[in-house]
Amino acid sequence: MKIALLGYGKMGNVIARIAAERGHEIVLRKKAEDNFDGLQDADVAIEFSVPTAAVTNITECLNNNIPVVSGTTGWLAHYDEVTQLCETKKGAFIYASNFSLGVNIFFELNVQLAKMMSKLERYNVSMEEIHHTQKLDAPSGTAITLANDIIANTNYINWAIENPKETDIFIDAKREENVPGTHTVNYVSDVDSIEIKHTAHSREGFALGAVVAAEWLTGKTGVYSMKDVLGI
Ligand SMILES: NC(=O)C1=CN([C@@H]2O[C@H](COP(=O)(O)OP(=O)(O)OC[C@H]3O[C@@H](n4cnc5c(N)ncnc54)[C@H](O)[C@@H]3O)[C@@H](O)[C@H]2O)C=CC1
Ligand SMILES: O=C(O)C1=N[C@H](C(=O)O)C[C@H](O)C1
Repeated sequence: MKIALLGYGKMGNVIARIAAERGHEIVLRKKAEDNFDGLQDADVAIEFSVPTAAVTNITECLNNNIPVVSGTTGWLAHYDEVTQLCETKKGAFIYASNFSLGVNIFFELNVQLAKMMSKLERYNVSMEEIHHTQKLDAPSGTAITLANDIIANTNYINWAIENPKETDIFIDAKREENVPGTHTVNYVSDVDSIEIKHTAHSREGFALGAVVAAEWLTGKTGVYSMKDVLGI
């Protein structure tokens, strides 16, 4: 496949290497200052840029009939308009807050745990996410997915990164040097705690998942998720 990379930073570099190892050709490596020359030659685009650029990048792909996989976080206020454009243009689009297989299993575990814990009033849930200090958004997209899945299955109403109300899930967003991404969901009662945790050891898992998603998306139309890609 010919792949356009929209965003060529920490993730773009790892994706380029894994895509090459899987026999793909990179036809565009777009950074902030670059234009979209080369996008027309691509079979699929993989978009890992910055929150303020994601919607423009995805829109450019959909308007040019290029299937697009986006992993950029922090732009989801515009998700509905992007998926609407995808439907209108009969395009192909996948967004995931986290493309790694391990985290997608962790998402399923989180839903099952939330369903069980919803019946037990003596437990309070909170979350912690730790990422490298260059990260622009907080909380992480992954933490938001985890929180929304808990909210959908319990009496919690919202999430908050400071001054949580009783009906909010508190997310402690920490920034430490060189941490690829660690997420913990913690249920605490007076007598015990139950904790589930995912630790990324590198960016390889995110990047491989994005390339697999791009391979899967090519030739399809519609809006999909990693659940579709992984069949879980
Ligand atoms: N969904 C997932 O599995 C994962 C998502 N991410 C997300 O991916 C995004 C990128 O992460 P990193 O690569 O670590 O960031 P980074 O800061 O290392 O790279 C971002 C790149 O985007 C480029 N960029 C800025 N404006 C652009 C524009 N208008 N068009 C194209 N490129 C532009 C920058 O020049 C830079 O090369 C973040 O939002 C992060 O949260 C990161 C890891 C995994
Ligand atoms: O910015 C990152 O690095 C990461 N971002 C994603 C997120 O916001 O959840 C996924 C991963 O945790 C790494």
